[in-house]
Amino acid sequence: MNIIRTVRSVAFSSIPNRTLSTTRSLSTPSAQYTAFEVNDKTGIATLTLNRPPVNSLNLELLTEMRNCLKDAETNKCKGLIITSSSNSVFTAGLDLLEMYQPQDERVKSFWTALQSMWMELYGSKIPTAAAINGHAPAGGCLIATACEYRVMLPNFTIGLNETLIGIVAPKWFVSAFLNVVPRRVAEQAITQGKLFTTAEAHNVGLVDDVVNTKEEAIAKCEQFIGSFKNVNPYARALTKQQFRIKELQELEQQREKDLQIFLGLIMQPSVQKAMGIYLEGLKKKSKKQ
Ligand SMILES: CCCCC/C=C\C/C=C\CC/C=C/CC(=O)SCCNC(=O)CCNC(=O)[C@H](O)C(C)(C)COP(=O)(O)OP(=O)(O)OC[C@H]1O[C@@H](n2cnc3c(N)ncnc32)[C@H](O)[C@@H]1OP(=O)(O)O
Repeated sequence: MNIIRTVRSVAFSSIPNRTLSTTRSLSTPSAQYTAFEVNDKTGIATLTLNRPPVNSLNLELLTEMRNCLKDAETNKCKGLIITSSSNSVFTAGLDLLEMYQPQDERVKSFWTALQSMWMELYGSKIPTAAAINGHAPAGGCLIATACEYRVMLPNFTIGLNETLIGIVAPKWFVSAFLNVVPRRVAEQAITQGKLFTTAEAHNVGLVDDVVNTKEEAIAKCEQFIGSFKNVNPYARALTKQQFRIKELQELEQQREKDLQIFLGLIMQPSVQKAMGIYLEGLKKKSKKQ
């Protein structure tokens, strides 16, 4: 099989430069917030989120992610691993600044980009895995649960904490969470806005494995993807689709409605006020550190 090796935006210091035998850049514009690499030997793609300080998901990052996911599939990669260039944050979830006092056109594009990225990841034909090497609240948890396998480093947190910020986790955030966690645990956790520690997440099945280093996490993801080596990729993809088609179709058919609900909710003065207070708290905490 001819694996096309693509590298996008690897020019940042936190990711060591790997020596690669063959490289080919795609004609798409170079990425700002992601690195996308395909291992020549294994054919596995790694998408590294790199938007310091906390990889908050803004319009540009979401768009880049979607492009990488598409590339991985188009180039028939054996699988895809998502990880972070940060040592402490996988992703802090959606960029609150995209939703706080937003501009009309941009916030629409932002939510549409989130929907598209999620549908691409959740519905990906190739095996997907998350190497969660830091905190993964809200949108971070959404990305992790869209993957088929999750491995996490100790002493971080993961969960859907939206209610604690005064916002509501959309239905498709919840349905992916419900794929991996029993219904009762999910209902309690999401209504409380609970962030699970790594150990708790492992205990309830929100993450599959816990390891101590990022290298071990990547190795675990590779092992998971490797477990399909004797499986026909086409049969695998169609079987995966049977498990996921309902949520994908639901969102596809309701995209515009979902967008309007999102806009209607975030534009409520009480929600804007709560978000402002939450952001202020984050900034104060960050200054104290
Ligand atoms: C009845 C009313 C119904 C209302 C319904 C409304 C809407 C429903 C529709 C839509 C739902 C929308 C869904 C949203 C899902 C989300 O993802 S929301 C985002 C949730 N994320 C969080 O709560 C995480 C917040 N961040 C943290 O907890 C911490 O930052 C961290 C991830 C644990 C990392 O900690 P660390 O100490 O390393 O970093 P700092 O906290 O010091 O942060 C550094 C810097 O980054 C800024 N920042 C952090 N997170 C975000 C973020 N998500 N967006 C934007 N900016 C963020 C922080 O403010 C600091 O900034 P600085 O002071 O300028 O350096």
